[in-house]
This record gives sequence, C-alpha cells and structure tokens, in this order.
Amino acid sequence: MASLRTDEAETHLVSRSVRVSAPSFRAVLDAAEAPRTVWSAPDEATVVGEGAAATVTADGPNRFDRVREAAEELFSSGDVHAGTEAARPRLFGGFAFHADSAGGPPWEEFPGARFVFPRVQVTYTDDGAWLTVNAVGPDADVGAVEKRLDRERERIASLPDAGPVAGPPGVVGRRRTTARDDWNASVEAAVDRIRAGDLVKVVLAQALEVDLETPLSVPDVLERLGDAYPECYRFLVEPNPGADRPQASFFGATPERLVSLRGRTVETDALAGTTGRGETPAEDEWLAQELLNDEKNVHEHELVAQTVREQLAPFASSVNAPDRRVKRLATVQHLWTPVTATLSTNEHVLSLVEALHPTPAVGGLPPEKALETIRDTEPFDRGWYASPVGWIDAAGYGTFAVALRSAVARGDVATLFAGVGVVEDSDPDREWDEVQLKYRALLDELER
Ligand SMILES: C=C(O[C@@H]1C=C(C(=O)O)C=C[C@H]1O)C(=O)O
Repeated sequence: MASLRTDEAETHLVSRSVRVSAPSFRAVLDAAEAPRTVWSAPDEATVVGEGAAATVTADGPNRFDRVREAAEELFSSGDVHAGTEAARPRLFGGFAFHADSAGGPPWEEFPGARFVFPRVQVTYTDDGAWLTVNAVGPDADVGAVEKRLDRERERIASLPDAGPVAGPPGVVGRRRTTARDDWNASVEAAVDRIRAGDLVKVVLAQALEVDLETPLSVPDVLERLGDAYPECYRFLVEPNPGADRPQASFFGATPERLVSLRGRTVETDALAGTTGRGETPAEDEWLAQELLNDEKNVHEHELVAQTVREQLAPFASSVNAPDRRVKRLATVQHLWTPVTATLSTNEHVLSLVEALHPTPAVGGLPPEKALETIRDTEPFDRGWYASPVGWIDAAGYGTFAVALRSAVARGDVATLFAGVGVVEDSDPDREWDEVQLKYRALLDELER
C-alpha cells in the first residue's frame, strides 16, 4: 500500500515561491536539511529539495499506481503561487528496479518507491534562482508559509560561499560482487540460453564496493559530474537516515532518459550499444563509425529501440524515431535513438514509466525471463540501480531518467553499479571490460 505520510490525514497543500539571489547549488545543498534531493537535466532547471513536507512510499507490483494516486491526492487541494513554471512544487524520487526488491545492503532505506515533497525547494533556471516553500496538512497555513518564505530567503541569502570544489576523496579498498570466473560462467550461460532460443537479451550487472579515504562530499561530486557530463541527468536521493547508520546517498550522472511528458508530448531515449573514447578526435570518430556499423551492437540497440516504440504505441497517435546516432560522453560512446511520441489521450507520466520500465537497455527480452535471469544470476541487490528516478508535478507531467552511472555512498563506503547487454554474440571478456569502462564515470570522481 502507498502511504502518504504527513502529520495528519488532511493533505491540503500550500506552496509559495519568490525569486532569490541564491548562492551556488553546492552552498545550498551543503547547508540543506535532510532528506535532500537533487535533480538536474539538460534543458531543465536544476532543483535542490530540502526536508520533507510529505513522503510517499509504496512497495510491490502496484507501486506505480500507488504513487500516482498519492500524488494526485496531494496535488488535488493545492493553493500554489509559483511565479514561474520551473519553481512549481514537485515530488522527487524513484523506484526500486525489481517489484519485489528485498532492500538488502546497501539499500536498507530504499523501499519499492519513495517520493519526497520537499519543504524547501531551490530552483536554478537560465533566468535566475527561485525559492519555493511548501507545506502540507497542519502546517499548510498561508500566513505561516509566507513567514517561512521570508525566513528561508534570509537564510539562503546569508549562506557562506561554498569555496573551491573539493577533489576526489580517494579510494583505499575495493570489493567486487562478482569474480571474473563467475562472470564468465554467467555470461556464457546466458549466451547458451539465447542460442537455444530461451532468451533474446539480458542485461547483467556487477557491483563494486569501495572504501573511501575520506567521507564523500556529495555536493562536490555532483558539481564535478556536472562539469564532466553536461549532457547527462544528475540526481541525488537521500532517504531519512536509518537507525544507527550514516546517511545513505544514491547519486549519479546518467545519459539515459526513461521518459519525459509535457502536455501530450513524450520524449524518450533508446540507448544501448557501447564503445570507448579515442585518444584523438580522429580515433573517436573511427570508434563511433565502428559502433554504428557493428552488427552485435546494432542488434542489441535495435531490440531496445523497437521495444520502446512498441510500448509507446498503445498510448500514442504517432511515434517518431530518427536513425540511430552516437551519444559521446567523457568516458564512453553509445548508440542512441531519441524517440518522440504524441499521446492520443492525457496520461500521467507514471503510466508511461510503468509501461517502459525496465526497457531492454537494463532488463532484457522477453522481459519476464530476463528479470528472472537477472534475479537468479546477480549475487547482489540491484536496489534502485537502473531504475526510474525523477519528478512529478500537479499536472501529471514529469521527467524520469534511468539511474545508471550511479552509486550509493554511506559514510566512507560507496557501492557502484554497472551492467552490459548480453546477446547471442557476447564475449565474456569484452563484456567484463565494458562494465569496468562504465564504472569510470563515478570512479574518476572518487579516485585520486
Ligand atoms: C546497464 C548500463 O548501461 C546500459 C547498457 C548499455 C549497453 O549494454 O551497451 C548502454 C547504455 C545503457 O543503456 C550501465 O551503465 O550500467
């Protein structure tokens, strides 16, 4: 069951916004009260959420519906003055990868779904910064919210400068979930099943636990990830701390959008098929051309592009996908098909999230057999890795990314996740190397 936790059953909502001269996103995040959230996407405002005016959680296979119902209930009684669209109040959060996620380490505080309606939201647009103060239930008094807006504005204006961005914390120990022999055996077993016609594709992942030399500064890492991966979706999800444990932070910079919905316009990405970066522009271009012409990668990619188009079709009056191209990131290059669709009726973004997750870029085909293979093969809990993370607004619009190139940090330990699509022609050694390459996105920000 979904639960909408406020201090009272009454969910009346008040939200007020004001333009502010806010210090940097790092300074605001550094001083933010828990639980903290960050969302930053290409062509969207960057948003820092502080505290929780309401929290929505759900478990099990109906978690998407439960969150949608709770979101609709929350926003149904809103008294909102946002001033600008970007500053409107939103719910931020995400879902576990599997419907029956066990919440094993390091995911103890991450249920099947968890969304936060922040008490304070700071939004950075191209046109300046906005402060939004939200209240739900007994706190939702217009006078009290307006007073809090004044206080928060003063607090934010007087925050100290964040100073220079700290470098990586350093890595002093590593533990892999998957030994090389076990990996080879798993990939070979998957390839055998694919050749026998039992499976078409399965995405197998690994986890890497690292000991940090000093505790992680999440604001600094997010800042550096933003510099290195401007075309990616950056996120931070911090649940309330568990008993006797340091705060867990799930964060990343993912190149993959699961879906965005605005009006009846849907945008999504088919992203699958990977190669490295070259030492020179010419080598980069050579690798990109090789990727575009590589039969195994094109097959792996087209399974995703085709499935995404098919899954959107029942909702859409039209689905458009141009020819596949290459998305070049700081550490890797991917085959990419941007897909757009026009809905035939109004939909909530979570209906599309539910229809699309998990795409064969992170699950496989046929979906149920691939998920079963993932559960039976991977010796760790995926938790929220490769799952939808993003935001929802009162209109039911939103953007969700696929939480790749991600890690959970807790105190001086961080767990990184990365996976690869296994198809008929997969070679275990090459797939191993691809996992290591995908770890680089976050390892480069952790290692000295
Ligand atoms: C599974 C991951 O990435 C996904 C798998 C890819 C592939 O197999 O080529 C490429 C991009 C992502 O869709 C990951 O980064 O962990």
